[in-house]
Amino acid sequence: MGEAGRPAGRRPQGGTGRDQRREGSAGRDQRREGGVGRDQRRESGVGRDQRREGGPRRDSRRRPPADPARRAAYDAVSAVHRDDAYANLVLPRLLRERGLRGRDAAFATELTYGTLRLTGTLDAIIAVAADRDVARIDPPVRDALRLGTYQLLRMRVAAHAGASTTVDLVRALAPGAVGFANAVLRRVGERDWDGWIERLAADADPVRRLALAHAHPEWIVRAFSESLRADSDETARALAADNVAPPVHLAARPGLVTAAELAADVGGQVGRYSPYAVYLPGGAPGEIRAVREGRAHVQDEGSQLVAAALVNAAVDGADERWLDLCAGPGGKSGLLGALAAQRGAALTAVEVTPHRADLVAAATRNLPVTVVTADGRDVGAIAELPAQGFDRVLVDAPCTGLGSLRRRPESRWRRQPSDLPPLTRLQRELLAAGLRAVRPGGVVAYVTCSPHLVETNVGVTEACRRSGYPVELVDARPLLPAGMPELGGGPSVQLWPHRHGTDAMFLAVLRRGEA
Ligand SMILES: C[S@@+](CC[C@H](N)C(=O)[O-])C[C@H]1O[C@@H](n2cnc3c(N)ncnc32)[C@H](O)[C@@H]1O
Repeated sequence: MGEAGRPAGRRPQGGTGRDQRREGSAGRDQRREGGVGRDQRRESGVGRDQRREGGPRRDSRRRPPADPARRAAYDAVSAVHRDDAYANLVLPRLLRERGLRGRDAAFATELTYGTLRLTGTLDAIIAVAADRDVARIDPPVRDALRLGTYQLLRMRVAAHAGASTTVDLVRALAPGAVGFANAVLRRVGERDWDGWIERLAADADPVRRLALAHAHPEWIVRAFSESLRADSDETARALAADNVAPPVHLAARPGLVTAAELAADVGGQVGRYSPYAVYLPGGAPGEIRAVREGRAHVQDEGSQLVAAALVNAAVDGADERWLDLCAGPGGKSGLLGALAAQRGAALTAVEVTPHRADLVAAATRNLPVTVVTADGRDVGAIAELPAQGFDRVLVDAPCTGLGSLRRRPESRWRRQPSDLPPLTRLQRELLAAGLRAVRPGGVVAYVTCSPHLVETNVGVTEACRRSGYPVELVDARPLLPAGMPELGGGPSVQLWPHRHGTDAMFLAVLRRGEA
């Protein structure tokens, strides 16, 4: 890539600085330019930087090609913003199609995911530097500036390279905005990241300050803070953990391969807590033989722990009929199916969306699992889902996914507080259905990948209150591996990335009493 290492936050050099000294403001620069920037052609510094770095001389009036890694990052980020694409689907495809590997692929990945994670704070910085709301910047230029700002403030990219390659990109996308982009980046580079946070958060309340510093929407900061009993230091650690890409976790399917065998096979590390977990050092999990052969699957360690907790709970009497009421795409069904095979039980896996039901079927091939494409709320209304027909039930309810933001770079900005009411209604209906499905004395594990209280303890309390029969909340902590730290005061458990290195999975275990 040609970037020398440098401390984050040095200002861009070359023509960006000259432009700025003369013009004074990014807004003025853009208003003045209108078409292809005269200044840009004459003295943007892009050509100069490139010559200094030993790059080919070129006619500065011709459109320079953006470098392939940065172009891939731009195309991924703009697909996310323009087409609602998912970065973790679109970027690997772009890298593959364009033959980007090794350092280039790693650079494009860091730039794409980092830019998407920090979008809200990058936008706040750009708005000040551009002296206008980012909504008033053309989307392609806005995305290029986000990528440029991320490189200047958060990556060890030489400032002139970060700025000049961004200007190259803008020249290719919107030639009329070159001078504007130059000036905005110069102003961005006047401070480092911490300096910008201080500037932006000068008069902010504590929630806004955390939101800016860790790049989360304020409503999510509030939700984390409420779940962490308003401990602002710990809330900051929880938010910071969302900005660190986690390793891929594999689950070694019990009875088919041990975690130690799998770790040795893939050069990974046995997990800290789940007896099935292996941390993968890198590479494509789909290429691992044990995964291809159905002896292991990709699954966050927290998801493994909560699925296994259901099986660890005591039930009196028969223990043969297990139910996964929200099964797609089949991660927990895969683990429960392998455990069921060891214990002589059988699992019914329910999923309402047909294509996700197909994924469950593929994930549970050769296991004692029957996949039913149905609405889980139809317990008692369809033959496959008899009321009181199951000994153990998992309700892994659809949720906001605020517990796995570290894995989905764009999702924190996509989710809205208005997503909560329909989701919480569905969660309560599905938990009520799970309680109808379990026989007296049997257990239900209610799981969400969210620490938001209305999706966790509030929802559980409400569903139990409305169920119409006695429900005992079981202490979930002893159902997790001995010695796991920081599980709270029970009976439910909230896992956290910053505490446990897992997604923020919530687990409540309920035992149904006699009617
Ligand atoms: C959190 S995901 C489950 C993840 C899954 N247990 C796993 O480990 O792979 C929730 C799933 O519930 C499904 N779902 C949503 N509404 C449903 C309903 N009414 N009945 C059954 N499944 C539903 C969604 O399509 C989604 O696949």
